[in-house]
Amino acid sequence: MTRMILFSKMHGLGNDYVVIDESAQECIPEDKKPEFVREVCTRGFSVGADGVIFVQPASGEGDIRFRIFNADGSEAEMCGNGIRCFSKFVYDNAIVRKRRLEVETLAGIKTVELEVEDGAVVSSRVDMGTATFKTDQIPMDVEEYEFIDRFLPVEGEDIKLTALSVGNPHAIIFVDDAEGVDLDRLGPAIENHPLFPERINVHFVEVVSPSEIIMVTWERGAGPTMACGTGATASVIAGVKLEKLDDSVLVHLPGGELKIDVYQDGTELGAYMEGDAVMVFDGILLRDP
Ligand SMILES: N[C@@H](CCC[C@H](N)C(=O)O)C(=O)O
Repeated sequence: MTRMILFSKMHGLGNDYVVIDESAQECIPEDKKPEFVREVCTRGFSVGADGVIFVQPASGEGDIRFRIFNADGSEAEMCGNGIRCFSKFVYDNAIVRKRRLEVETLAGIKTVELEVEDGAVVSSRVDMGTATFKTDQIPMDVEEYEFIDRFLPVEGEDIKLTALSVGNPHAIIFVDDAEGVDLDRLGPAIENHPLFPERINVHFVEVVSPSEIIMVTWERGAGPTMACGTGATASVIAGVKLEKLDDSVLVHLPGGELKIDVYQDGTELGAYMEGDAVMVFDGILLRDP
């Protein structure tokens, strides 16, 4: 008998996701998830998306569990735009009706504060936690303890970049003209550089002023996307570390804007991310058993 898989199509600034509720019952067996995700994300032939988000029951530490898979079927630790879509989905569908959600992710618990109007989430603020610049935690195969504003040989060029993890790995390259970068050439070359054993998300960042940046992204496992919330967080934290940015920054992405507020936690830098999430449509995928 044909199975029906209910899903919602959502996006955060054009970074689009298929969201599937597995809070009551598993829809896609664990070992079939990567193949399912690759198929569903293929634009033109299926729903098409940058990735798939699964809503799963909490293990006990948080209110609910967030799983995020990239379009290539790889599982990521965290996703900034995805967690806002997830939180709206969870609240609006009354899976957990709390305005302060403790979300379990592979990058630890993330606290999401929801702004609600007429019973539906209109925007959210996520405590993205603290970043690490330690190369063994990014991870990066180099002897240096940190890789901050250092040159990486890429396709015959030396690219100055800063590597950090905000739960997932990011390479930040400050440039004079972000929109003029040859993203299709440099993005995959840096993503798959042998020094990044788990690959990396790549962001080109132009500083407009200490409180405003323009950012373009090549995502690990998804390629060029309209926005990246963890990338915006990592870019602003890198900019604060390098004393290029203030601690409150508006990030302009191809799909819209995010607000990032950096805080100090002991010796580390953390950040809040604020932005909206949009429900596009609900659908049903039909599958043979
Ligand atoms: N678009 C996301 C990040 C999704 C995961 C990323 N591609 C990775 O593999 O780490 C965001 O908004 O943060």
